[in-house]
This record gives sequence, structure tokens and C-alpha cells, in this order.
Amino acid sequence: MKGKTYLEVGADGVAIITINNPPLNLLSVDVLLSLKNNTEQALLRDDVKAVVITGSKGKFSGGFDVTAFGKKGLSCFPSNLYDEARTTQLELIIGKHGKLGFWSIEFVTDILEAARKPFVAAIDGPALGGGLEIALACHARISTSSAVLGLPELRYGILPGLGGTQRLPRLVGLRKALEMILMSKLVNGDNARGMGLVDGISSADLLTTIARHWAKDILAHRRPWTVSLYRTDWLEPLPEAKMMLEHARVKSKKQAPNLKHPLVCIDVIEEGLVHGPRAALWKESKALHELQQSDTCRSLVYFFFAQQRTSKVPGITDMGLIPRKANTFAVVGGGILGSSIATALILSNYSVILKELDEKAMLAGIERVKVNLQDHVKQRKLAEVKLDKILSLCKGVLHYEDFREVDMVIEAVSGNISLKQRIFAELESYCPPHCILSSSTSMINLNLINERRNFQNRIVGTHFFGQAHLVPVLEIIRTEKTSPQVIVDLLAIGKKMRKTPVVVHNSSGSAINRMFIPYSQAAMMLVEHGVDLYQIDQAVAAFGMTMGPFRMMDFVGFEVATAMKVQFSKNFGERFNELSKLISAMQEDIQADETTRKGFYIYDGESKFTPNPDIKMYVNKARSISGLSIDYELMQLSDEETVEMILFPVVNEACCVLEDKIVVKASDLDVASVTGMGFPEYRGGIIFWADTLGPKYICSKLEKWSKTYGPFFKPCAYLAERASKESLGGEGQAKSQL
Ligand SMILES: C[C@H](O)CC(=O)SCCNC(=O)CCNC(=O)[C@H](O)C(C)(C)COP(=O)(O)OP(=O)(O)OC[C@H]1O[C@@H](n2cnc3c(N)ncnc32)[C@H](O)[C@@H]1OP(=O)(O)O
Repeated sequence: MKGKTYLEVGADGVAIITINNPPLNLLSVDVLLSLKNNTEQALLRDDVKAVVITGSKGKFSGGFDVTAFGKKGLSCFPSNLYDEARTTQLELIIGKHGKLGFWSIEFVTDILEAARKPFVAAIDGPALGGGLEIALACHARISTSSAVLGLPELRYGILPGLGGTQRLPRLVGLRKALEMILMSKLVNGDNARGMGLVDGISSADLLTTIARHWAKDILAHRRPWTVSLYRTDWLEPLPEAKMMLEHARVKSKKQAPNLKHPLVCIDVIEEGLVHGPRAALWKESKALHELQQSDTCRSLVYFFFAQQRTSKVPGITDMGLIPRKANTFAVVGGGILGSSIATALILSNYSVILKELDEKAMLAGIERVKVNLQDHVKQRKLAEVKLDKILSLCKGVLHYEDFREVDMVIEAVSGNISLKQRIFAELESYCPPHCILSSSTSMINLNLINERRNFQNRIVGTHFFGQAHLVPVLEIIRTEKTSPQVIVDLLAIGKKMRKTPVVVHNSSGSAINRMFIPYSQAAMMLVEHGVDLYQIDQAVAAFGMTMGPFRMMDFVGFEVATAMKVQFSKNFGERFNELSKLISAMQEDIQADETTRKGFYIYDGESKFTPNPDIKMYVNKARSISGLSIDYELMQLSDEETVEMILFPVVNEACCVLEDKIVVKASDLDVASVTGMGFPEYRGGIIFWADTLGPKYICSKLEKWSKTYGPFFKPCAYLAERASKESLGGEGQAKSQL
């Protein structure tokens, strides 16, 4: 039996039902059945006058066990995360007796919410998804300030399925409910109280006592007995509500045109407003049943676990090490990268000293940090009132003497290996013995920085791909000598910075760079052969990448892209011998960076961008340098074929990364591709997606292209081997997946 609930009846006539399925009290079939049995018992027993539902060990419930959702996956790559044991999904979604609406209507609505005894939810820790939906059906909710409440179902390609689409809008109003549901936004107890989602706040130790009194007060008519499903006082008038829903639809289609489930969810919410909540509950149950079988759900559930597991590194995180406290950081270099790292750190409440060579550069670095924070305010990621306080966490310095007390240094200067070696020599002599010494470079082999240092166990790479305060990933690059404690510390720091950590072995080029280079090179090669640059970006964005390859190159900056290119041709042989000349052709006139706001696109500073009108001239110039000619066959490529031609080389490079054992598990590359390169999460990540197409199909395409367009497309041994052994779908399947 996987979890259950306990029923305990007090002398005061209040029964406490405790959900117990550690560690998060997830809602398994067993938990739900036990909750239903105990609820029915409490209703039958004469000695029970009111009921409190709570969760054991300070955790209300993390919601449904999401391994129940999505279909069983197949993988030809090692370490993909689907397990075989997910047979209970139908029982969980539909119900014991195979009826739609069994849990949501027959139990939650018609037994729990319709009970003739008051039910109060006592919430501490997470009350998420189905967990919160059970609480919403209770007649009042008491929570701690730090409890975390939300309906994050859309994250998994489904929708709230225990009545959340109906009860939340009726408790907090449609506007706030849409924000919480469509953006999977979580709120803490205090905020939940402010918006009417919970009725009272209590300390953790008094939680059940207060909830108990509250339940008795409801019984004695001293507090309202609220049936959320039929409340209307918080709902906006119907015409206004319909406008909001239409606006949400338009926004959702714009942001995620390939995703169906947000639109289904909006329809279900609307059904409740137009035809009443009960009709909508049926629609919700049906929608959940259908959506949970979709490929989107399968990919998103896979991705959830892949992301969770990047911080589990065999041989390191299983050693029982405790992360050490880190309070003060030093960043060496106040350029674009250094200032963005400093911004990311102070936004996570760390104190930072930003070191530069002279006063002018130091002030410019601090100014960049300020501008980054102001951008956050403009994008409503930071409250304006907090800006000055956060900025005050960052101090400029000119001497290493100020590094005597820091816990970690991040070197972020552009420069050659000897400059970095000099910096690390200084760090070693000025920083305290516990201090972690890191380099944010991903292009210089850390062993070269390391080689003359005494404390090689403290040296590590911290690669924030692009701008650290914007990108949600932190690549932790370890050498043979890096101590496990340093990795454990960095995993904790990454978590506090809300970055998904991906731990990789030191090599030339991090895992994300290894995937980025073929992404950009394939696109530029197509352009040199005559394919329209902006058409490529459009096709790739329509596939779901956050940015097409050209927007991405502008974002990363030409200087970084060129440095990567040089590094790749040096280290990865024939694959990268003949790289595109497009950036070099443009670089004589343009530096895509913060000042010019120019690259393949022209940026107006307000996140609007338009094609660069001079691009044809640069393409012609690149073509004449490289000697490539127009290829009319390539110019006829469909969007689908364009996407394949750009992303299959990325799959190939990801396979090389696996072959080189740079990452410990294939799923880490899925996470790196999504969080670092903007690969669509709902396709599960680059390897997961490749798996759905089948390595045989990908390999055969690459082989064909390599005959015409050279070794850049040649499948690596790892991919070729899997293609010959495994067959996960031929061309027909591949086509339908794109
Ligand atoms: C029909 C309904 O409307 C549908 C639903 O209810 S959908 C489910 C909604 N619930 C969620 O999305 C919760 C997702 N979980 C989380 O956000 C976080 O785990 C949390 C905030 C609850 C707790 O965080 P934290 O204390 O750091 O614990 P965390 O390490 O994440 O999780 C502990 C373990 O539970 C697993 N887990 C967490 N939530 C899970 C879930 N909903 N299903 C299955 N496993 C889950 C984690 O993978 C982890 O497993 P591991 O020990 O093997 O690595």
C-alpha cells in the first residue's frame, strides 16, 4: 500500500484526518481511497461533529503522484527516466469503478464538499495540485505563513482535475486564478490569505488547534460555512470574465502556439462561468483523462523528473556531505558577463564584491548591475521599492586585498589562458582556505588554469550560458581534482539562485556550448547556401525553440560565438573544420553587444527587434569568402526539413557528448538543452525528442547530408551504433512527430 490517511477523533468531537505518504504526502490511489473511507467514516460517526484535514510532518500534500500521468516511454538512450511501474494511472484519473468524475464529482464534490459536518483544511508546507484542490473543497482553510499553495498542473500538460478550475476562480476571482493556473504560479500562506484563498494564518505548532477551533466555530455559526463551488461574490461579471478569457487565449496562442492544454483549461473555466460549475466539473474530468494521455504530458512529466535529477550526481551527492554556508561572493570582472553574474547573486540575496582594474571600469560594472536590476523592474520581476536595497549588496573594489573573507570567487574576465592563470595565482594567495575558486569560462580547459595551483580541489567551472541573471541554468564543470564538497556547495548555491544545475566533466567547451555550435553552424551554412535567414528563425521558433539560431547568436554575442567556433575547430577535428564565415563577415562592421544592439536583428531596447537591412550584403560577402554556392534544393526545404537540418546536427553533437562521458546521464542533456538553449520543454529535451523520432531515422538523414555537405553532418560512432541496434520508428513516425 502506497500511503494512507489516519483518522483520529478528539474528545471535543473534531476528527483529524491526516494524509500520510512521506515525504510529500502525494495523492496515490491508496491515499485517495483511504481519504474517502475516512471521510465517510467521519460523516457516519455520531461522535464526530466536524473534521480537520491535514498532512503529516508539516506537509499538507504535494498533489497527485505525477508518475501516474503520461504514457510509458521507450528509450534507446541510457538513463532516460521512464520506469515500467505506472499501471495505476487509469484508476487514479478515472476512479476505482472506471467512471469519469469518480474522484472529482462523486468524492470531492458530493461527499466532501457536500458534507453536513464542517471540514477545515490545516495547511503547512506544500498544498499543490490535487492537494490544494482537496483543501479548496473544504469549508475553510487555515495555513501557516510559509505554506506553498498552487495549481501547477499545466506544467505537466494537464489541467487541475479535482475541481481546481472551478473553485479557485470562485475563491480569488478569475484574474488571479488565471494567473495562478495558466502560469503555474505558487503563492505563500500570507499571500494566499491576502487574496482570500485561505481564511486564517497560524503558526505551525498551533495549526491543528486553530483549525479545530475554526471547525467548531463554523458548526456554531460563528464563522461562515463556505461551499467554494457555488460562491459567486468574487467572480467578475460575465462580459468582463469572457474578455479576460479571450485575452488569456490570445496570449497563450502567442506564447505557446504548439500547446493545446492551456486552451482546453481556459475552455473548461469558461464552461463553469457560462453553464455552471457542475457541468464544468464533468468537462474538466474528461479533459484531464484525455490530456494525460498526450505526448505533451508524457514529455513534460519526463522533463520534471529529469530536472529534479540533475542535482543527483553519483559518487558525489550520495556521500552524505552537507553544503557549507556561503554568504559573500567576489566576481572578478565587471563586464557584461561579470555584472550579470553579480546581478544574479544579489537577486538571490548574496553579498557581492565586484572587482575591476580601475575606478572607471568598476563604476561601469556597478552601473551595468543597476541597469540589469532596472530591466527586472520593467519586466515586473522585481518590485521597484526593493531595487536600492538589492543593489546595495554589490560593492565595487579594486584590490584582491578585499578578498580575505569571501566564500567563493567567480572569475569572469575575457582573456587568454595566461591572464586567467595570473588571476588564479592572486586568488590563491588572497582568498581564505575554504574559498571556492571558480571560472565562468566554458571555453578554456580548466586543467590549464589549474596546472600550477596548489589548491586544485577548490577549482571549478561555473558556466552561466549567456546572461547569468536571465538564463535558468548553471553548468558546474568539475575537473578530476575538484572536491565533492565543492560540487555539493555549488548545487546548494545554484538552488538558492533558482538555477537548474547541470554537473559536467571538464572538457573543451561545456555541454551547452557543444550543442549551441552545431545549432548556429547548421543555420549559417543553410544561409550561405541561399536559404532565407529570417525564414529559418521562424521555422525553428515555430517548432518551439525560444529563439531561432540567429536570435540566439545575437543574444550570446558575436565575440563569444566566435571564440567558441575557434575552440571547436581546434578541438573537434573534421566536424568543425569548415565553419561558416557569416559572423566573421559581419564582425568587421558589427559587434552584437549591449551598446550596438545590432546583429542579425536590430533591437530597439524594448525587446522589439527587426531584421537587419544589411544582411544580404553580409551573406554575399560570407559566400564569396567560403566559396559556397546557392543550392536550389536547400532553398526549397519545407519548415519541417529546415528544423531537421538544424537540430539533427545538435542531436549528433549531444551523442558525442555522451560518447565523451561529459555528462553522467542522457537526461542531463535534455535539461541543458531546455534551460540553456531554449529547446521546447514540452518535447522533453533534445535526447528525449531524438528518441521519439528514432536514432535510425536521424542517422540516415545525417549520413545522406554528410555525402553532399561534408563531415559537419557525419553521424558520430555513438549515434551510428544506436541506429544499427535500435529501431524506434521509421520515417513515417518521424514526420508525424515534427
Ligand atoms: C489531478 C491533479 O489536479 C493533478 C496534480 O495534482 S499534478 C501534481 C501537482 N504537484 C506538483 O506539481 C508538485 C511537484 N513537486 C514540487 O514542486 C516539489 O517536489 C515540492 C515543492 C512539493 C517539494 O520540494 P522538495 O521538498 O525540495 O522535495 P523534492 O526533492 O522536490 O521531492 C521529493 C521527492 O518527491 C518526488 N516528487 C515531488 N513531487 C512529486 C509528484 N507530484 N509526483 C511524483 N513525485 C514527486 C521528487 O521527484 C523527489 O523524488 P526523489 O526523492 O526520488 O528525488
